[in-house]
Amino acid sequence: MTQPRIVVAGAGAVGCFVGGLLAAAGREVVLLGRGWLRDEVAAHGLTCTDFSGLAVTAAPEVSDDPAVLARADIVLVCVKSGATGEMARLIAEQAPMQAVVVSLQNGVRNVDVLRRALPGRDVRGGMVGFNVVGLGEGRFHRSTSGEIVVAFGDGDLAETLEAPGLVVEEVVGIEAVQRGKLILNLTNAVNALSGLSLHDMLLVRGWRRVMAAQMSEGLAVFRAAGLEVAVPAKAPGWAIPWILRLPTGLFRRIAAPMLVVDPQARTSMVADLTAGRRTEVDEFQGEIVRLGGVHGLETPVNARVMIAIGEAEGGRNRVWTPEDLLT
Ligand SMILES: NC(=O)C1=CN([C@@H]2O[C@H](COP(=O)(O)OP(=O)(O)OC[C@H]3O[C@@H](n4cnc5c(N)ncnc54)[C@H](OP(=O)(O)O)[C@@H]3O)[C@@H](O)[C@H]2O)C=CC1
Ligand SMILES: CC(C)(CO)C(=O)C(=O)O
Repeated sequence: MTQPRIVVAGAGAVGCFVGGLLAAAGREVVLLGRGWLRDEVAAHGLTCTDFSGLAVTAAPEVSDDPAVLARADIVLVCVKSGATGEMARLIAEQAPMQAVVVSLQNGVRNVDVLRRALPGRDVRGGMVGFNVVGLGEGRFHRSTSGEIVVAFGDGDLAETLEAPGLVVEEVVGIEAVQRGKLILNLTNAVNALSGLSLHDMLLVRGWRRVMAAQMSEGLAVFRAAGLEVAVPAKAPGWAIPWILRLPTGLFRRIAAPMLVVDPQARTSMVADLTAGRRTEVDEFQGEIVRLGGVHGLETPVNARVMIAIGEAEGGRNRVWTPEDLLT
């Protein structure tokens, strides 16, 4: 594919960062987002920064008109999971049949939702391994390290999506990687309930025990279901709960790379709760609880975290302690 046109379908934190780096590298990129994004970028331009000092500016086209999908060779789906159905409908109506549709979302069901609405099209899963926060005034900041992984297929998708600052790998078996990411995403809700930054939460053993308990339940459920899990982390998936349960002094020494995050970094679920939006807790904890039910496994910590986030979505500002969630 020579100079393909890339449309980011749902440009928020991830979409603007990825689209911004691609545009800065000279790719033809259109950001399909809401009116606020168009106004922000018109007023301030688009700036992508990261924890390592990367700083690029870009000037991609920004639109809130789904008709821009008609120009896509590649569609990067970057909406939250609850909006996938609606975005799939817009892609079906507007995008050319031959456009490759790539989900860069968390959760393990978005690709199925897209494929059901887009029969006969090349729809691929993906996984974004880093955290991005929107800082306002057209600024999007990557606050952790990590790569993008996309499903292997025809063409040279990974190469097309690579740019300075953006490492993209193509793999066979993206489903296992997405399940592994879901295990990590169980942290999103804990981070929101803790009220702390990711860095500070990781230094509290009680919150790490909640993270570990959820992950152990999740890994057990996938094992019982006979589903492979490839956790995108430096340590093997089975070892992460064990590392998280260590006393803080030892954890600091053994898990030093986990603590290399911006001091203010928070997971994407925090942004949803702050903005009063529906979160992806049903796609993360809900997935584990449902699959546990099918295979006769108890998942009490994931279930309690779901209740806690449900209350927060409903506007109840109860303060949860790790002990509330573990017992
Ligand atoms: N942020 C992060 O660090 C990471 C996020 N992810 C995953 O990536 C996905 C996207 O997350 P994130 O970027 O944080 O989400 P955001 O909410 O920041 O961005 C999605 C944007 O898409 C907009 N949108 C939704 N529907 C439409 C539509 N029909 N037309 C135009 N715009 C639309 C949303 O607007 P509105 O809110 O008004 O609907 C929102 O601005 C999620 O699955 C998330 O879990 C993965 C790795 C890291
Ligand atoms: C923080 C991270 C990278 C993992 O939980 C994430 O995926 C998110 O914020 O949604």
